[in-house]
Amino acid sequence: MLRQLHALPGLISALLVMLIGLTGAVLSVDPALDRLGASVPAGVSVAQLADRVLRHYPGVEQIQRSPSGSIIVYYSADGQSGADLVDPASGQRRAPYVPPVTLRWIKELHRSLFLDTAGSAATGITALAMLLLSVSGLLLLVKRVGGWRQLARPLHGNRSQRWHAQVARLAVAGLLLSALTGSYMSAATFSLVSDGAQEEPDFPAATASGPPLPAARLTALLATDLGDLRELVLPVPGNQPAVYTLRTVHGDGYVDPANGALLGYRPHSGVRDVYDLIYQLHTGEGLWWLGLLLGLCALGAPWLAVTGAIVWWQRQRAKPRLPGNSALASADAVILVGSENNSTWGFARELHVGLRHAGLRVHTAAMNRFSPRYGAARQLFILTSTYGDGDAPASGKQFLAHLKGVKPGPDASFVVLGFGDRQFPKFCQFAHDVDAALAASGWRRALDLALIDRQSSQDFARWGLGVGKLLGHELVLEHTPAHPRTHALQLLERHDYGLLEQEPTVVLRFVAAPPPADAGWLARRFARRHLPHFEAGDLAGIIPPGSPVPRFYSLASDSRHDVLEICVRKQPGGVCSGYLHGLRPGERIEAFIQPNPQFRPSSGKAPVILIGAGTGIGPLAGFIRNNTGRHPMFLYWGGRDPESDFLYEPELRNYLADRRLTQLHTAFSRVKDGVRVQNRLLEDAEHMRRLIDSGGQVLVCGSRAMAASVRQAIDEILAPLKLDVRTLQENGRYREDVF
Ligand SMILES: Cc1cc2nc3c(=O)[nH]c(=O)nc-3n(C[C@H](O)[C@H](O)[C@H](O)COP(=O)(O)O)c2cc1C
Repeated sequence: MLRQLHALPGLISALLVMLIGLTGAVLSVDPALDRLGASVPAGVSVAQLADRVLRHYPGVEQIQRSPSGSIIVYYSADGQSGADLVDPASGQRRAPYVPPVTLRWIKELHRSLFLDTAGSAATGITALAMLLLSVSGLLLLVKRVGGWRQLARPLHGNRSQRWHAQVARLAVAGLLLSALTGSYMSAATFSLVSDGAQEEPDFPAATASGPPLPAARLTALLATDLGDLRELVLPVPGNQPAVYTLRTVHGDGYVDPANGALLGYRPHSGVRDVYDLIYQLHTGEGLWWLGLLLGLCALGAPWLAVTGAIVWWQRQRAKPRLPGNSALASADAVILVGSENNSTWGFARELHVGLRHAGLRVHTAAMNRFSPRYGAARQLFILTSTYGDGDAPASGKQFLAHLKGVKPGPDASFVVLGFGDRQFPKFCQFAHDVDAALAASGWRRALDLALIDRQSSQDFARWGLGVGKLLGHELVLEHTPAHPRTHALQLLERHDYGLLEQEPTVVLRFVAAPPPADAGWLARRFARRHLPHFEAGDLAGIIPPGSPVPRFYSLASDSRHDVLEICVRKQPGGVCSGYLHGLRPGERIEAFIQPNPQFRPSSGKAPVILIGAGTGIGPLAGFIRNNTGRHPMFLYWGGRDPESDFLYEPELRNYLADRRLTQLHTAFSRVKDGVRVQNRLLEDAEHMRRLIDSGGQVLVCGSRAMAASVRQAIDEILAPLKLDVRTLQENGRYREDVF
C-alpha cells in the first residue's frame, strides 16, 4: 500500500518533479551570489544610509535592500531614470543594477510554467505530490533498513535500488522542507491560506509644519537598523503631504520629513511573519547557505524520478504470469509467496509449473491472502524472502496475523523455503518465523525449512529434488533470475595449483575480448575495449556452455587494472568449474558483474582482519592489493599443502614486504600436525581480541562450513569482551562471502 502510494504519484508527476527540481536548484544559487556581491556593515541606520546615498544621488527616488543585503538605488538624473547597486558604507555606486532576466525567466517557469493560473495550479499540485513522495519515501526507507535507528546503515538491493535509496537518504530532509513550504506558498496563491498581506497603512492627512530636515536627522530613520530595511521611498515632489514611505521586515509606515516622526505605522501580523519565514525557508533569500543546501537536495529530484522509474519497471518485470492457476477449492497444492521486490515470484512460478507438469492442480497467491479457506490446503508451500532487518516482505506482512484464525485440516502439511542473503545478521529470519509459527499452529511439517542464499539457482534445484521425492514425482526446477548484460572476456593467463593434492585450483586472469575477426565494421567500431566497472569482492556471473544457470565467482581484482581475476577450484562433476579449468589463454567466455558492495573493507584506519580458506583467498588478495594506504591488514588463510596449493604465495610475500599486508598467518591441513584456519585464530586469540577491541573489522570468505567454524571461534575469542559475531554483524564489522 505504502509502495503504491509512493510509486503512483511518482510516476504521474515524474516530469514535473524533474522540472521543478532542476529550476529550483538553479534558483537556489541566486541568494548565495547576491550575498557574495553584498557588503553588509553592522550598526548602520537607515538615516545614515539615506544620507550617504543622497550625497551621490541627489535625484534618488527609492532605496531597496534585498534579503541578502544588496542595496539598490532607483534615481532620476537629467530626466532619465536609472538603478544602481550601491555600497552602503559610502553611498557610492558599485555597478549599474541590471535585473537578471534569465533568472526571472527560470523563476516564472518554476512558479507557473508560463501558464498563469493553470501553471500555478500545476506547480502547486507538484509540490503536494513531492510532499507525499517525501513522506512515503522516508517511511519506505525506514522499512528498508529495518527501523529509524538504522537509517545510516549500509544499503542493500540492486544498483538502481541502492542509488535511489542513497540519494533519497541524503536529500529527503531538504525535499521535505521545500515541498512543505512550496505547498503552503501555492495554497496562499490560491487564497486557501492567508499570506498575511495587509492593506497599506493609512496615508497621513497632514504633517508637521516647517522645513524638511535632512534625512540624517529624521528620528524614525535613525531608529531603524539597515538590516531591517526593505524599502525607503523618498518624498515625491508635488505629492501632498510629502512623506517618506518606510517598509521594514517588522511593519510599514510613513516618516514626517519636518520632525522625523513615524506616522500611521502598521506592524506585520503574526500570519505575515509566518508567511515571510516560509518564503525564506523555500527560497533561501537571506539564508544563502540554506538555499544552497536546498538546491543540492532539489538536484536529487530528477535523479530520484529517473531511478524510481527504473526500480518500478524492474519490479513490474519480475512479476511473472502464472499459467493455469487453479481455484483454491480444487487445488492439490497451494503455493504462497512472500516477496518485496518480486524476485521470489520467479521461483514460485517455476515451482508452480513444475508441480503442474507432475499432474497436480496448483493454486499460487501472495501470503497476505492467507485466510481460513486455506486451512483445507493439503500441501502448502511457502516461498518467502526477508526484508528490512529480518522483517516480513510486503506480500507477507499480514500472514502471521492471519495464521491465528486458520485451523489446519487433518491432512494439512507445509513446506517453507526461505530466500535471503547471508550478509544480513538475520538471514531468512521471516522464513524461520513462518516455519515455527505454522508448526506451533498444528500444521504438519512435511520437509525441514530450507534456505536459499542470494537467489542461488543451484540451491533451488537441489530443494526441488527433495520436494520431488516427497511428492513421488521427479521435479526439475531450473530458475535463473534475470541477470545483467554479459561481456565477452578473453583469458590472458592462468596459474595452476593443487595438482599434487589432486585438488586442481586455478587463478584465471581475463581481459576485455577484442571483437571477433569476422565482426562487421560497426561491431568493431563500437566494441567495448575496457572491462565493465567492478571492485574486488564483487561477483562475476559466468554462464557455462549448455546451461542457462550462471555460477558466481568472487573477484580478486578491480577494473582499474583492466584485468578480471578469479580463483576457481575444480569441483567433481562441476559443469562451470570444469569448463573454466579447460580454458587456454586466448579463449573467450561470457560473464556479467554482480556488485557485492556489502563485502568490502570499510574505509578508515581501523585494522582489517581477513579470514579465508582455499579459493576464498581471491577477494581477500584483491583487498590487500588495493591497500595502498598501508592500513593495518591481517590475513588468516587455510590451505591443504604449502607445496601444492599455497595460492598467491609470491604476491603475498611481496605485499608483506611493501607493507600492504601487515601479518600473514597460514594454516595447512594436509601436513604433519595440520591445522585449520579456525585453530590459527584460537591460537592467536589474544591478538585477535585486541584488534577487534580497537575497532577492527572482520571479512570472511570461503566455504559455508569454514565460515561456520570461524564464527564459532570468533565468538569464543570475543566472549571475554562480552561481544559476539552477531553484534559485529549488526554494526557492519563482520562480513561474510560464503559459497
Ligand atoms: C533492503 C533489503 C533488506 C533485506 N534484509 C534481509 C534480511 O534481513 N535477511 C535476509 O536474509 N535477507 C535480506 N534481504 C535479502 C532478500 O531477502 C533477498 O534478496 C531476496 O531474494 C529478495 O526477494 P524478493 O525480491 O522476492 O523480495 C534484504 C534485501 C534488501 C534489498
